[in-house]
Amino acid sequence: MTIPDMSDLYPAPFPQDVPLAPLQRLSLDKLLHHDPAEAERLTEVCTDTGFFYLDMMDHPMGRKMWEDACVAVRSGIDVLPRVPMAEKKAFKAPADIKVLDRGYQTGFVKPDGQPRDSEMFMVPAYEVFTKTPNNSFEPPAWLSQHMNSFQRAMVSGNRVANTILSVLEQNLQLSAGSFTDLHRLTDSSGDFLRVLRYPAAEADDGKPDNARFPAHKDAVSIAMLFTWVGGLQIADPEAVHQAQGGPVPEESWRWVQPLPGHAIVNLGEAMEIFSNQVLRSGLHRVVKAPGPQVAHDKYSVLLVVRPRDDTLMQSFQSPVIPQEEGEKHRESEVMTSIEWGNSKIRRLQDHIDKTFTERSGKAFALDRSWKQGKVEAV
Ligand SMILES: O=C(O)CCC(=O)C(=O)O
Ligand SMILES: [Fe+2]
Repeated sequence: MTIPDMSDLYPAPFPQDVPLAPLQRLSLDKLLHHDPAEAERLTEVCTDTGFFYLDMMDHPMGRKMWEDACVAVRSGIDVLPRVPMAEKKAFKAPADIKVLDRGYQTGFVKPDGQPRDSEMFMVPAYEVFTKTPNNSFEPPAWLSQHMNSFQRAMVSGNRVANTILSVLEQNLQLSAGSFTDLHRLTDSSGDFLRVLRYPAAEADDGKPDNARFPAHKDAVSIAMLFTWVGGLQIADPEAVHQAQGGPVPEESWRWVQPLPGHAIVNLGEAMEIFSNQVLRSGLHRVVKAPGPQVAHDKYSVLLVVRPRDDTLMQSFQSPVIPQEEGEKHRESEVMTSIEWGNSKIRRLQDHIDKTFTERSGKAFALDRSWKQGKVEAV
């Protein structure tokens, strides 16, 4: 299978002397055909690291998604470095709406108006596919000519995510549709497409402020990442377990090498909740690109699916899912998907603000208009 020319997206080689995360490569074609051995491998990785490479080139649906991701990233390359910061920042998530599924975000901005560590924008899936009077998403002018490419990528992403969810529900002995019915493109949910840019940096100095995107687990069901330059790292799950919610030791971070034609897929924390921790979500972060790649901008396209807004965030009943303790999870205490997403994102953003404050020695809070909305304090 030939892969279209993408040499512009791979500006320098990924170094061969860095410790790599031991990720399995799974086949989309085999998963689509519910190949029993591949379904077993998927379940194994999802109960271990929760991260895997998905070979997109062995099925037309995957090839289309890969091509859509390449078009989407080129849209990001076209707009992000040249649109003035004030214009980008004007793309805000309105208050009291969904959880960080739209808008532009950046951290520290340098005097030349360029972000120092990272910047990203999100486009919401539901609103671009379902126009109703109460739901009137309008992209900013600088994104409007790229909306078709984003829409195509979101359709592909939803299909691929549902392929994975369908295998997982079967392997967890749940009835068909248990997961997939919660992730339809046409239902209101916090699904989005994100384009990220991490500007080129000075050489890697090994200091903690190498961090570009702090350690986190995704507040989603499935995240599919397309990226061409290194920087993504996954923590060894054993070290995460030992750290008991605290920071994991530096030496337990492993690099993920971007592979042409492959998505880097990871389960989000929603899947841990639905399976009462049988399925696992992996802790990851982004640091400065390794070796010679550090001198180049890194871009990523992230496509995520989240459970429908009204989904109760609790575990499913199945012979292979251990029961939750009854008292802990009375119906009235269970959050809906939208409440849960809000609380997760708010916690992560508060953590980012705290880190910025510690680093810069003065109070710092990034501009986040959505915080004024219906977000519950956690
Ligand atoms: O850009 C990357 O490599 C990872 C981004 C990420 O983890 C996220 O957006 O949640
Ligand atoms: Fe992430």
